[in-house]
Amino acid sequence: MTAHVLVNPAARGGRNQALRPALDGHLAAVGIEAEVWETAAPGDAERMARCLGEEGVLVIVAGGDGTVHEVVNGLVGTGGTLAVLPVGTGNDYAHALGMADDLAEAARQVATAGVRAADVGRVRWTDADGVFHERLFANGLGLGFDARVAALASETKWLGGQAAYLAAVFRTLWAWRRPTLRARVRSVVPAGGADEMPALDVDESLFLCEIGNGHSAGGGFLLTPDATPFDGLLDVCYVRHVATARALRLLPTTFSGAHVTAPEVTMARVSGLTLAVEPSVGVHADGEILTAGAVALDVEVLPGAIAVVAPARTA
Ligand SMILES: Nc1ncnc2c1ncn2[C@@H]1O[C@H](COP(=O)(O)OP(=O)(O)OP(=O)(O)O)[C@@H](O)[C@H]1O
Repeated sequence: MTAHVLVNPAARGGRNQALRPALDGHLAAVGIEAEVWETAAPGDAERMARCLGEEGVLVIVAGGDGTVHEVVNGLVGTGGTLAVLPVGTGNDYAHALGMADDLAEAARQVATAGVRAADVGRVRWTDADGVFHERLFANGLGLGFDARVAALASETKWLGGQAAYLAAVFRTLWAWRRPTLRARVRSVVPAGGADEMPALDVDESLFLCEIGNGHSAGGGFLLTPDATPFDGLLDVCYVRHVATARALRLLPTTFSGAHVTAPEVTMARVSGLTLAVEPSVGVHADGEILTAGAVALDVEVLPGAIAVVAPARTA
């Protein structure tokens, strides 16, 4: 099997600079003949993925969710296939695909697992200057508290894994001084059916809103515990404004997904939704901060928009 590997040496707080010998060894051991490319700056992975995708090749991401985000934006619409080796900090999308944390095992999965059509999220918005934007997301989109955590996590990635995000959660809680963020969130195309969760129509102050294609964010917080990139839908977790003390009590319940029954939390499963928020509300896509100043966002799922290598045990 031949593949192109995009390595982000800056992922995991720069620790991926020393990744190459182990990576080369694990790929060779499972019979993957790899051409390895290293990114030199943010944005490179997207450009490289677009070029490689036009050749219809397998593109293996060796990085975290931010690198996956770039690659998905480059790859969708080309004939390329995506695989992910979880060598970032959070690795939530790799986990959503069912990839193992162990690099040798993940390389084996890439060599042996089948290719499936995975959903991709798309967000469109017009900023305060009237400029239109569009980004795709692989794992999730988050607003409010969530976006602040994603922004601060870049300063604590040296801690590694979920600890990096946990530190950012506490830093964000400590400084959280916005009592209310106005938000109206409506599902535009309810999934419908008696067994589905209800359509979403919330017009209340916002603490956070996570729109999950994958089941976790921030290295394992199960904000949308039942989400999967293979169901043609997006899961939504909307948390109304809560005081800091209550947020602290809710936090541990997100490790197991038990928060979904809390009175401040509304869950929904949708194929699209619109969000109207104050311009000051931060937004992240796969942990990457989007342009500030969005007042209206249209979010939609693109079912089966990307071919991914994924072990069969995912739903
Ligand atoms: N060569 C580079 N130098 C500096 N930054 C880079 C380079 N290549 C990519 N980047 C940027 O590095 C950032 C972090 O990458 P990534 O998200 O993959 O790793 P991570 O933050 O450790 O993992 P996770 O998002 O899973 O927590 C991304 O914003 C990406 O655009």
